[in-house]
Amino acid sequence: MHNPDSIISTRDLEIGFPARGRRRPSTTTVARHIDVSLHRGAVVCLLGPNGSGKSTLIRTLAGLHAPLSGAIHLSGEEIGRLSIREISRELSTVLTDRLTIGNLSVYELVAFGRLPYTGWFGSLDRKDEEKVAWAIESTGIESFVDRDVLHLSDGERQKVMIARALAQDTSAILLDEPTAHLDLPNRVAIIRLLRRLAHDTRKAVLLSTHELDLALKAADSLWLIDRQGRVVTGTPEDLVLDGTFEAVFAQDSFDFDRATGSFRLHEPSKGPICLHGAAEGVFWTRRALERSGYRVSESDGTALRVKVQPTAEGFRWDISCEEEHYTCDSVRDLINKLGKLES
Ligand SMILES: Nc1ncnc2c1ncn2[C@@H]1O[C@H](COP(=O)(O)OP(=O)(O)OP(=O)(O)O)[C@@H](O)[C@H]1O
Repeated sequence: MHNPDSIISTRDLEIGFPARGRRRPSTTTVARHIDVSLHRGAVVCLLGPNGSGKSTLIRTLAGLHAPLSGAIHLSGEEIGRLSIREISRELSTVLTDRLTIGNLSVYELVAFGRLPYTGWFGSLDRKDEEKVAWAIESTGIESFVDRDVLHLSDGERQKVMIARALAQDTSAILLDEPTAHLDLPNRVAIIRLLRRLAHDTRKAVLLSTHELDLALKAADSLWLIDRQGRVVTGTPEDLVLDGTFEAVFAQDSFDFDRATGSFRLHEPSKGPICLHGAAEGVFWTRRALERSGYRVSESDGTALRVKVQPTAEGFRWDISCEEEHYTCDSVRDLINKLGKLES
């Protein structure tokens, strides 16, 4: 039975590249046994290490790349039975391919999003123009709509391609690394926009990204592809708490800290230090201590303790080391003092 909330679903899907003569003498399987479902109103982030198959999966789900085996259904219909026009009314894509056509304005490119409704020779009616105007405004690209698409920065081009997909007004939007070239404010704006679209207009959004932190915060659900080509799905918090998230990205000397939801950059070689006190001050002090090589804990059984205390001017750091006590008035001062105590 087809679930009306499911826009794209797969059954025992195998993705990859078939054998092709002498250049590729045997079939390359990228991932197999994929059973996933993309639902209306949800933002799903597709994550996995480099080369794990994110782009291949997105292209396969979009009908741009043939599956090796298994089935893909788009709104209940087997995708292979649908025409390109039928697919493009249900599903829009933002891929990483570079633009090669010139002599085309940003406005014209965004208006291409209306092709599934107008055809190549049709003109935009009022509804089409409204959709294009809305897509341009939502992505904040009004200031360069007349520019040639070949004269855009990477970040501008990325927003234009997202605008084109929005103008297409489909039930599902699949985006391959849509935030790769965007600065932080633009990244946040695009993610907020995609979340708003999913939740207000019940669209389904699937985006691949390498920004694990952003995905953990923004996704209703994650699809994780590991190095062995297995796909695991779930809510971000469940996948973190049961260790799956960490296992997919684990590499030597690179581990995930469940307490902070981020990857540790630094190998601790000093400490431990018990850090406690005002939450905001503790958060930033912990970063500085870890960067300086300390193992930081919240448990009491350590000889060295640092308490972060709020003051009228900001914060103060009280160090207790066995019977001795010191006070520091900045993080830099604290790190210097700890260095002297260590030596
Ligand atoms: N045309 C091709 N023929 C054979 N193998 C390919 C082809 N294109 C990609 N691959 C391989 O398929 C695997 C998956 O590639 P894909 O680009 O889907 O990974 P990805 O997760 O998107 O990677 P990244 O995070 O680096 O962008 C890689 O090992 C890649 O080398």
